[in-house]
Amino acid sequence: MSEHELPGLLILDIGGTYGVQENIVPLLKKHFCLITMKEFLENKKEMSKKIQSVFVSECRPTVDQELLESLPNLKVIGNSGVGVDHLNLKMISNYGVKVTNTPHAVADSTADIGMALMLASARRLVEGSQIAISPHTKYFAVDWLGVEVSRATLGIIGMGRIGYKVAQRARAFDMKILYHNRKQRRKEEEQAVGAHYCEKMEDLLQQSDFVMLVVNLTPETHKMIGKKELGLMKPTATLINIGRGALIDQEALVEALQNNVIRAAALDVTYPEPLPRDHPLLKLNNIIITPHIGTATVQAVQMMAEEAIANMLAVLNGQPIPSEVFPK
Ligand SMILES: O=CC(=O)O
Repeated sequence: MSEHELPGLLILDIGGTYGVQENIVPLLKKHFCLITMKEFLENKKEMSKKIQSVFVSECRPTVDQELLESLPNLKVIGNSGVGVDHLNLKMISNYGVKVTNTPHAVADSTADIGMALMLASARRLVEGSQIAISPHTKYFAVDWLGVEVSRATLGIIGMGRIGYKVAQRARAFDMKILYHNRKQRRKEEEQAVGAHYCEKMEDLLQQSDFVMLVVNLTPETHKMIGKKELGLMKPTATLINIGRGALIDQEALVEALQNNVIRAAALDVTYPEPLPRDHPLLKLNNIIITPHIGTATVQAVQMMAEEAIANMLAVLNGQPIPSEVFPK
């Protein structure tokens, strides 16, 4: 099949800040005729007929009503990543368009970032690095001691695929593992990693040395960690967020960190992203913030593309869809 006979796939761009990474372009081109947003806008009439799929990476392109209206042959939106809080699932399904995501491809790299943030915060790696490379500060660690991850208690909020991978890793550190799921207790996973289920999130918050958020953002989980929840945590505890920024009430977090209600926070996600340069979270020294890099590895990007392609082709070929996301 020539490139032009392949189904049209709308992408934002190739390369650049939000474009598709160059290394997955050959993979996408094997199955799709790639159409960038610029090409689409320049020749809407012809392109809109060709486009059957949209590949969403880094939340882009934005799939709004205007775009949906202008793509009459659109069948599927293949999200590269697991979180779909940037997509209006109800509106999209009203157009008869399916949405898919990539829960398998993201799991290891996101769990790794959770562990990396926990270790970096516990052992104050960022401060340590700054001290080591600065010309004349105290070099030795006596007055900025960290805390140990080994044998500490980790509370995982959201034991899904990623949460479970975190638990597997935490076992190697002899951590005591607690978890809380809002909907479903996971007995099999619980036994496999020796985790203890906390029916009430409050119990997990009170007992954990490290609390890790691995939850999807939905109206129910929006700001699930606020002043009250932070107040339940130990003053020596650390909050880690690898889910979505808006799971936490950031104003409450600033206050808690300023007043040492908790020891520290380590966030891979914030709202907005990036934070404005004068945001109070950026002025604290008991925080580590990374720029949403949970899936930013060569391997994860490749695997996400493969998983998204398999999903989109399944929709286009009328086959069972490996990872479809449904509106609630
Ligand atoms: O944030 C990353 C993802 O949703 O996969």
